[in-house]
Amino acid sequence: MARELVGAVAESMELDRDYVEEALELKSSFQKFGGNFYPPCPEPDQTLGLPAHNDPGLFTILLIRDGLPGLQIDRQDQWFEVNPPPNSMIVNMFTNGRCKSSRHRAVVNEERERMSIAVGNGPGKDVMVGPAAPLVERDGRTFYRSMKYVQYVESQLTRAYNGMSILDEQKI
Ligand SMILES: O=C(O)CCC(=O)C(=O)O
Ligand SMILES: [Fe+2]
Repeated sequence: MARELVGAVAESMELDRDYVEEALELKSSFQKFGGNFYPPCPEPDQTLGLPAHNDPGLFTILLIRDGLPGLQIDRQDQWFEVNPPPNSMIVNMFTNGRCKSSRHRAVVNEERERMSIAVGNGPGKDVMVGPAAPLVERDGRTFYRSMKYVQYVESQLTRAYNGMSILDEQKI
């Protein structure tokens, strides 16, 4: 499914599907499966379930148990609640900034525990991820540095959140 979605986005940018399949090594693509459990919190205003971040993969498929609210998306420095059903998010590196990845976070609530499962669909783990060459040519410049995908995921999982996403740090 993720391959189909990536292919469709590629075509919408007049990129060749075969080029994208090969450049991202989608045949051996790397999936990250994460379970989130947010217990009820007596002071939900004092904390976050998950701090603001951008998901590292090409698409995240997010399943939210019971469709409970909690996911919020940043639009021009304002947080908006996202109502389930599931949402997909795209990183903007490969598209040289055309598709914007959504910065998002999860908040907690006083009454009920909340659970979600995020399946991040990436390219192959050793692929150097950066803007697609034909798009860089079209734009006359690259807007992001390239980075090995596995390092990108690892640095997102292990770093302390400083308000900046790795995506921000890769911007030129
Ligand atoms: O629990 C949620 O709604 C968000 C989870 C999320 O953003 C993530 O796992 O990357
Ligand atoms: Fe996320």
